[in-house]
Amino acid sequence: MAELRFDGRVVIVTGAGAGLGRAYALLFAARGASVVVNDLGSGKAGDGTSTKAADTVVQEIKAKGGIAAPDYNSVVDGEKIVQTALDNFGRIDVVVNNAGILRDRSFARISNNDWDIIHDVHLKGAFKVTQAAWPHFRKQNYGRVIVTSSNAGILGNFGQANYSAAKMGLVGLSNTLAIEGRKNNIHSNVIVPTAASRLTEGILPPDLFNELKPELIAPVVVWLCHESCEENGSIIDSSAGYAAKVQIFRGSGTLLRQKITDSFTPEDVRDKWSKVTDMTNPTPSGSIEESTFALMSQLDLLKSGAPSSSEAADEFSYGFKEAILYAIGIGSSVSVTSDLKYLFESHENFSLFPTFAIIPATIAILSSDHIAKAIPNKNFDLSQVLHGEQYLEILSPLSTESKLKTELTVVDVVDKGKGAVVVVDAYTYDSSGEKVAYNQLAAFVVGAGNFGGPKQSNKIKEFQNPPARSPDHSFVDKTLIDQAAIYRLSGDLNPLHIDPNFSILAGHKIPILHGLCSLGYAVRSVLYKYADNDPSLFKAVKVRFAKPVIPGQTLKTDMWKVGSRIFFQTSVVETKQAVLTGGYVDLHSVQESSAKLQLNRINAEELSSDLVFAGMLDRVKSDPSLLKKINGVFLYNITKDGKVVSTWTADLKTGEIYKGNAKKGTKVDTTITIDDSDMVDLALGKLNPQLAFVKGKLKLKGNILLAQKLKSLSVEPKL
Ligand SMILES: CCCCCCC[C@@H](O)CC(=O)SCCNC(=O)CCNC(=O)[C@H](O)C(C)(C)COP(=O)(O)OP(=O)(O)OC[C@H]1O[C@@H](n2cnc3c(N)ncnc32)[C@H](O)[C@@H]1OP(=O)(O)O
Repeated sequence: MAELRFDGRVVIVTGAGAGLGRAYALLFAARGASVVVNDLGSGKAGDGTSTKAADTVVQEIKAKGGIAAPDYNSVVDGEKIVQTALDNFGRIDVVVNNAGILRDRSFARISNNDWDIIHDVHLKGAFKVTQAAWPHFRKQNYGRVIVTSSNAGILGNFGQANYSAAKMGLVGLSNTLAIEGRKNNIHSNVIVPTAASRLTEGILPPDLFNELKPELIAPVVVWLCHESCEENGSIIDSSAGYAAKVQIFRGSGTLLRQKITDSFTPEDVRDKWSKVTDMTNPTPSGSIEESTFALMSQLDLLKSGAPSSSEAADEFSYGFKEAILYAIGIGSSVSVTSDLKYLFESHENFSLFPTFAIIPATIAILSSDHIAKAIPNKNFDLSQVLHGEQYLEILSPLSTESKLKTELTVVDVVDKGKGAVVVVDAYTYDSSGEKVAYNQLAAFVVGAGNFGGPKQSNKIKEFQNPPARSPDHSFVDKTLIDQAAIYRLSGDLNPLHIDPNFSILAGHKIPILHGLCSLGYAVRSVLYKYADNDPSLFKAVKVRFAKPVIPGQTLKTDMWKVGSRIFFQTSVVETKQAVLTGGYVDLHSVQESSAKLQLNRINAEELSSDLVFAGMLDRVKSDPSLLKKINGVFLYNITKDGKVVSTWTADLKTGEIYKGNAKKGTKVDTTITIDDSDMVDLALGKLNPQLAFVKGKLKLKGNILLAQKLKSLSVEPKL
């Protein structure tokens, strides 16, 4: 491998008359650098001056064929040292701030002079020499800076308060130089050496002292100063042929208040102190930007309502605006005629898209601390929580406006090593107390595994792989760049989906789409293809979120029909990556009803060929939400001369036929087929409409909101 060379480069090493500085100077010179050997020639306490130390090292370098010039100035006169470099070699490329002295005293005995002289030599010296070189670095778009710190600074050391302070000051200086210099290819790093030198003689035990040869640190410094070294803004601890990066870490901490409007007391701090000081899950503190991002993400959490054990936002009211906003959030569009019913509140069949029923459960979870509490002995924040899997089952159709209440129960916590999966059951009730939806949400909490918990869950609804054949159908749909920005307005305000800083913290280059938004896309595809986009046919959905989706990506949903179950898998067209796997939608399908309501005898002649079932009543018009409550259909046998000879009710959920009303009537052993692929939307089971019959046509009194044409309807009861 090629030798690291410094030919043509000019290096200043301060305090290079002995010890570490000398070792650096010799090695730089041996690699072709022109070296300014700076040394004031003072003792270790900074007393006296002499040209001897610098001259000796220059001679040593020259004797080996190297290039060097002596400099005897104090580092406090940094510009003079840089001038020596310019006078002798015409440029400056590297500054190694190594000069230092000691004035050790216990803190109580440190005089102003002890304090000042230490700060002058270490801190001000590094400032002056580096600042004098800085304009040259910038002009030539190249420079390397080393400052010398000490474990006494980073860790503190008895009797060295002045020295510790200056040494830690140097870390701050280098960190800022690294940031300011970055755009001009100027790198600055800190070396934390433990070496046998004038400074450590008499302090370190003789055995150790003998092993800590400056020559065993010099290669680390020389590498850090090479043009091919990318390291910048780091602290490198090195001694005795060992080197390691030193970094400051931050614990995951905790919020001390719940909402942005809250204040908190010293007692709150006391009660949460163990969380404040918990270092179980630390992250490197990184750059000031990252630290600011961390703070901003905490603020985002506060704004969106931090997890709170006391008040879970389990109540959720919505009206037509929420219904429409959700539909837009999952990609419903007026460009699809049949989508208008989700987007226009005065549409004759205004409907709630069925997966809307996920929203109350999501909001309840996000505003509770169920997930946080479920993870044993782990601190984590929202940036680690990914939606892992979802199951939704509609237990009773939801209307387009309602007030709901959701109850959450953590049913399992699974240890996946890389993360913890928290499984939460959520039951949602309407204002009458009727159970309307069952959701099961599984959160994948990255980095919260390995707590010794079970590896599998028997509570989680299993996802299902599709049949081993080519998909029966595929549907392609593009998400908008702004899809997450829209979807979040339905209630999942997680900053992961909108705040670029937060998403970087969470490990994503840009904000990712809500899993539930992609799920909405997939369910739309299924309803378009297999349910004539009829929301009332939706029964349940299950899916695993296998990979994140980026807003703007195109989603392709492959579908397989097996009875009333539609298996699906969704992938991103641009990357060909599967993002939703193991998915299925269960439908209340016409096909399913046909199977149960088997035709006995077609008797179409008995009916008007253009028989129209039309509805609804004034009552329904004034409260369209009633329409969603319908779960049965009345069936009529009508003779050619216009008599209604019998009336039955078909329960669309069970497929059972009753004479009269489904609830009050007698179960009838008969078979009926609705011989049409269109849906029977006119389902009047609960509404007891007033019917009038006119010449082979059924009409409803009142205003017509909904009409469904049946091409043929045959009924033959076996009473
Ligand atoms: C309660 C609900 C949350 C609250 C409300 C929601 C808040 C929302 O704002 C949050 C969101 O919408 S986030 C966006 C949607 N989700 C995503 O994008 C996650 C995509 N998935 C992934 O990246 C990976 O699957 C990933 C990273 C999750 C796992 O991938 P890997 O680390 O590569 O894991 P892998 O090696 O494949 O598997 C390890 C074990 O974990 C199981 N597993 C994998 N993916 C899972 C997932 N998505 N859900 C549940 N379990 C999952 C694997 O089966 C495996 O277990 P085992 O070893 O037993 O087989």
